[in-house]
Amino acid sequence: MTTLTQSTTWKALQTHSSQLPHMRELFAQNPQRFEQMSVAACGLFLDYSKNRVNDETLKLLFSLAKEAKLSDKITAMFNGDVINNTEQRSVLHTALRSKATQTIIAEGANIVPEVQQTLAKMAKFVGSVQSGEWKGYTGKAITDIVSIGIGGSFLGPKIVSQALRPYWQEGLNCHFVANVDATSICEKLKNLNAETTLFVMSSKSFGTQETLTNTLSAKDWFLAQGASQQDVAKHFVAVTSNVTKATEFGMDASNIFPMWDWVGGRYSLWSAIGLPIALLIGMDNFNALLDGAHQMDEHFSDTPIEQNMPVIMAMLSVLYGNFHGAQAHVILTYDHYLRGLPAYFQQLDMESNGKSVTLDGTDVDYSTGPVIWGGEGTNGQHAYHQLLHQGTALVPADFIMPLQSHNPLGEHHDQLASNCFGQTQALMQGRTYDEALAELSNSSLDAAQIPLIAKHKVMSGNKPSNTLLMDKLTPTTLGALIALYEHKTFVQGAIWQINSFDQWGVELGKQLGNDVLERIGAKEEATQLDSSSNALINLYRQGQL
Ligand SMILES: O=P(O)(O)OC[C@H]1O[C@](O)(CO)[C@@H](O)[C@@H]1O
Repeated sequence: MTTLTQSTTWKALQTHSSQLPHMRELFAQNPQRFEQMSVAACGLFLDYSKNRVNDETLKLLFSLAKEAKLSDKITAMFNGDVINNTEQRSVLHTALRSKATQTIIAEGANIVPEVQQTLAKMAKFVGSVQSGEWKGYTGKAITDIVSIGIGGSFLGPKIVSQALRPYWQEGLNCHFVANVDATSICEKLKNLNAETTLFVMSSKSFGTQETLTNTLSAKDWFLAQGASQQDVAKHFVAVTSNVTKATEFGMDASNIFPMWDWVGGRYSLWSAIGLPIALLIGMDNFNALLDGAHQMDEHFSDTPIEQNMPVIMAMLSVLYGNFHGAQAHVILTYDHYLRGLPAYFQQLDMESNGKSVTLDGTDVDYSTGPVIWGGEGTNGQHAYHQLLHQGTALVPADFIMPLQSHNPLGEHHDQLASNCFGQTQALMQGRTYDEALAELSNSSLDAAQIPLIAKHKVMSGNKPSNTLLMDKLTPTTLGALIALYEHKTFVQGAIWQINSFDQWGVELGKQLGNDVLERIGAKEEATQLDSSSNALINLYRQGQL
């Protein structure tokens, strides 16, 4: 048993959460519920009133946070303490969006100057590509960027670029290649012109198989289009913390943008890994993105936990995962530009908090990170929302919506908003048997059928949701939104006493993948592994069934 599950507060939460009335009743009891359970920060507004909480629940959740010494842990992260204990690293993505005047020490040195130098290098490069001053090997300006990277070196740039489409420079386009499946790169290259294409290779380690293979194929394609080896420097740049390996690979030293060990891959879009974003939206907008995240950093580090947006969201997730048996959490973005955000938050949360031992190696005896999934509204309403309303699994939901659309058109946004709010209402209140009967009593249904159909129309309700609003989706509000979820993830990890910043499970996949690759290329049949793995490798070697 861990001390966490033995604590008085934990046990009190177990008892208390099973006794709380239905949310319908909670709303009826307290007309001030919305005012009391909503908070604004950094251009974001969170309504968390549609959750299974009352004052007592919140008090207990905040006590749990205090007992976990959350404030000290937040300070330790911002101060650059080595909180990633299995990799002996500081966790300082917050330094990437700090102010130039700040001093942040990692491994004995102030890292802010090198962050600023890299931003300046990015600004110079972005300016020259956007202005057309940077020329390809035949003297033409760049029109297309191909970003090659995977995991954190892919999803952040892709999702943020997609979200900030209204801010793209005219005449520039970006294509993302992550998967080692040749189809991905072949399909992307089909319509591109080597003379006007710039490849940005992003790999923190400069050792990731998929990214190296895709970069080599991109280079082969580039040379096959008529370019020569000396033209490569005009068309290939790299972002990495392993400058030596990048130079050995053949990258021109002046085309390498550095990043650092103290930035985790899934927290790295704020570093030069964000170069494809900056190339599309320009450096002013990229700086606005950083500024939005910085505002959220300040809110997170300076606000009492009771009004602290990331802490509130994290503690609500702890409530459902540890005291209501929820194993999943859904992110529903009511904005087409934010359609990729669930996948981004999925990587952020699941790679961070998919852990089973505490920092000191003790097996946990409680649930840690849930399955994160989601999609864009209203599309999901015509698909998986059915399970949210009437399924047996409890899936807390986050609804995210800007109040203003970038594309105001007729009644579209009113309809979008009414669907968003209507869903949160339906999840919360549900529909009783009597209400279903009453609705059906005026229908043309056979009277004998009505009780059966009414039974099928019952929705228990009491399904929790948060609603997150912003005026408009801008670089600043997006920066704040992403930082909000980063900090939410951190807080959950702090409560569960796990390391949210390593990913040994993913590393095992890489290791075994390399081992299998050797066996595929070997002269002899595979015989050393389990019978399934041997047979699959041998079948693959045959090339047909
Ligand atoms: O940037 P790199 O070193 O190529 O790694 C890519 C990704 O691989 C991972 O280690 C696991 O997929 C991520 O954490 C990282 O973002």
